[in-house]
Amino acid sequence: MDDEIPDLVDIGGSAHPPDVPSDSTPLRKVPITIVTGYLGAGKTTLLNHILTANHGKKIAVILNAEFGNTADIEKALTVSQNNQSSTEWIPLANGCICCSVKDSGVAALESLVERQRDFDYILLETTGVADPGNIAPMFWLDEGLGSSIYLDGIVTVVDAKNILRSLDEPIPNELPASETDKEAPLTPDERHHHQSPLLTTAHLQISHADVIILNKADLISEPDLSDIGSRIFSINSLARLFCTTHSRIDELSGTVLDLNAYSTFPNTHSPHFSLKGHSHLDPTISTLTLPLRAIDPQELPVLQDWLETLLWEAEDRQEGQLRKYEIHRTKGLVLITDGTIRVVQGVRDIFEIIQPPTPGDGTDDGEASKQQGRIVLIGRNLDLVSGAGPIPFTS
Ligand SMILES: Nc1nc2c(ncn2[C@@H]2O[C@H](COP(=O)(O)OP(=O)(O)OP(=O)(O)O)[C@@H](O)[C@H]2O)c(=O)[nH]1
Ligand SMILES: [Zn+2]
Repeated sequence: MDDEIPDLVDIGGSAHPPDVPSDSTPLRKVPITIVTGYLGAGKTTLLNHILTANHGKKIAVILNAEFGNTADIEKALTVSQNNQSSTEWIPLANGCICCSVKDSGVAALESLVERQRDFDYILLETTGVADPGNIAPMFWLDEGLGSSIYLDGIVTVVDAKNILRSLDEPIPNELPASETDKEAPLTPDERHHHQSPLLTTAHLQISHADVIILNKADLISEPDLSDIGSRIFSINSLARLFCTTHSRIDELSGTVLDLNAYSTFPNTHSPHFSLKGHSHLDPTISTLTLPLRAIDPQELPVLQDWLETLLWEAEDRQEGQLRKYEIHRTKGLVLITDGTIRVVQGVRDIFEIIQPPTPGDGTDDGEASKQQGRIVLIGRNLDLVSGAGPIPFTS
């Protein structure tokens, strides 16, 4: 819809939610994990697994109903603790939290938290055809306004049996809204765009994920599973990847819960999957890693400027005729010469450079000193990124 084109918003200066519990903080922000994935991939199975696992948390679960626009729909909210759950109905302004007018979904969740503060985690299952690219900015934009919730991470459940077909042979109504909602005839450039490898919903769900659960491992052979893992890894090398049967993950904290995916840099070492030659590369979306040398604190504005050019130019070109590259997700670990670090977090054109909250060093495993500074980009046609100007601070 025309009126939903997001404005460019620079929230670079805003503070990130503290995830360190503090007695002096009157209202602790409640983390929310978004669980997405194609129809039937195993999202509800994952939520049920989490609800019955022993994590000591009191979790509120919202199962999103069908993709649709029914106004004033109510959602079943299940609150579960120690294997005891109760269900109540909460009103949500719009049928689908992902496609609802920006912020109203977040507002509904905030009012939920304010009315009922006796849970400490929210899990939200999105419909099978949602574009998670809309979700994170929704939470981000709200953050500066003193939100009572924060986005902990996006978990994408992938159906191992069907994922390759979803990536390779999209049927028209599987396309994300941005591809199908166009009413005007295609321009020559758009026609050209449509001849390039198709961007499917599966691509979007994988490219925006912080954690990918490759589920239904029981239905395919080991070698096939390994191939699929490598293909997914080629799309998003930043996400943690787990193979599961019935979405079963033994240790939940740090794997699907408590990720702090928007305030830390992940340890991306993936022992199980690697890019074994070019055969596993995805033609549509890939991950590009730019190594960074340690930079002086005074050089940070240069990095900020470069990221603006990189992310906003790409967006400009998309609005104009020339569609060159597209960046869906940006994460960066910036080592500063004074020994501190910064973390870069971006979704599409919105990004921020943050100094991670103490304690901790900004990485999810507390090992920044052992890591190389780098900017990691996930998107399309990333070989064209250098066209946005010289990349500063490359090591
Ligand atoms: N064989 C097999 N079946 C599974 C596995 N995980 C889930 N299923 C089954 O797959 C079906 C769909 O699982 P759900 O958890 O409902 O999937 P979902 O992603 O929530 O589905 P929607 O809400 O319809 O999008 C159910 O019948 C599950 O029992 C698995 O690892 N292996
Ligand atoms: Zn479900």
